[in-house]
Amino acid sequence: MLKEKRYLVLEDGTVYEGYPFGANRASEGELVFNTSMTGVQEVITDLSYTDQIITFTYPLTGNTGMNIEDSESFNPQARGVVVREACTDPSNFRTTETLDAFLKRHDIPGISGIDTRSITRKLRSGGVMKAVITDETYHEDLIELLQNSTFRTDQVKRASTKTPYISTGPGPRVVLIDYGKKENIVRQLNSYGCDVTVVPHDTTADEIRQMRPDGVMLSNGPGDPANIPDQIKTVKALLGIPLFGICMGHQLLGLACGAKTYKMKFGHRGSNHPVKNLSTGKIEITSQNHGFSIDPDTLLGTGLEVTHRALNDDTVEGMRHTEYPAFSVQYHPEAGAGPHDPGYLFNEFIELMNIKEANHA
Ligand SMILES: NC(=O)CC[C@H](N)C(=O)O
Repeated sequence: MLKEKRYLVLEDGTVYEGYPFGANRASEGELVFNTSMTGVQEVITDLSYTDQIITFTYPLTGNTGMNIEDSESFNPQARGVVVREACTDPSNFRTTETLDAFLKRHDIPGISGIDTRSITRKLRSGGVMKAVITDETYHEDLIELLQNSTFRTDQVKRASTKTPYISTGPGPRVVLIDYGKKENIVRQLNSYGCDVTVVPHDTTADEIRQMRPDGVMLSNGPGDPANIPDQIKTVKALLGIPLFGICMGHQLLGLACGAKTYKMKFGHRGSNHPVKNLSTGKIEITSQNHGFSIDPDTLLGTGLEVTHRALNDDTVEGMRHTEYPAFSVQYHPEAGAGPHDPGYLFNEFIELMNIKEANHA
């Protein structure tokens, strides 16, 4: 019997032919590539991929299966998964289901049998682009439809928690603003003893101040950070409280202080991105997932200084405020999945909260 076909159609007219797995439906999104060799579950469940189709460059996907512990969210919003080979027979003591079953359960379509490295070369030279996964044989109309379609801008609203909740710990007390957070940020804060109150993206600065937190964590999240001006104002109004921003949180801190962000050509998505810590001179290997970046030429007069730079392309990877207790990184210090090199940043956040506390005493 002939195997069923599925197609991946790109905005520039390229058509890849492959095989269906995961959910049985068509889906459109921004096509991006991730170079991680591990952490497929963490990547797919990272809400920063909301409305994106993820291409995995590593040729075998899902060979350790999916489990009940590693998800970064419980309602993943990726629009599709593109792989060379989707393993149907995973082997790991924690495995509870295959990648195919997981994607079916979350209504995310997949396409296998694709030369994912060719897609990567295309995106690297042309930049990320819109794409559609479909079972229909492709036709010209589809490309035209794709070219004329526009992306939604409400990703943060869809990804954030709707109600606040607490993940307890002995202290310090941290309010985590959820723009589409990775669960590992909560787990990491808890592992450092923090008492974490997760609040929706649109919680006001007054509401947060009334909670009297020792520090505020600004989470990662999907979409263009410039799309959420109210949240940028909130971050500005919170300056003075110890702040730690991760990825989207880093970009929001920059925007709140008057810097600008720009869309990168193909972004950074993978778990082996080298970053230089400018104070120690040390290189950290980091996990990353972002398509926007802080424009260093707009930092003058913002009070922010660059603390970390990407070794691959020299983009801004970390900042610190020279007046307020606030710092941020563009990469993912909470790992999940990825290297633990940047774990020291959680210690720095705790220290910042302790100094502030001592000054108040
Ligand atoms: N992981 C993130 O927080 C990503 C931030 C933002 N959505 C970007 O793509 O740059």
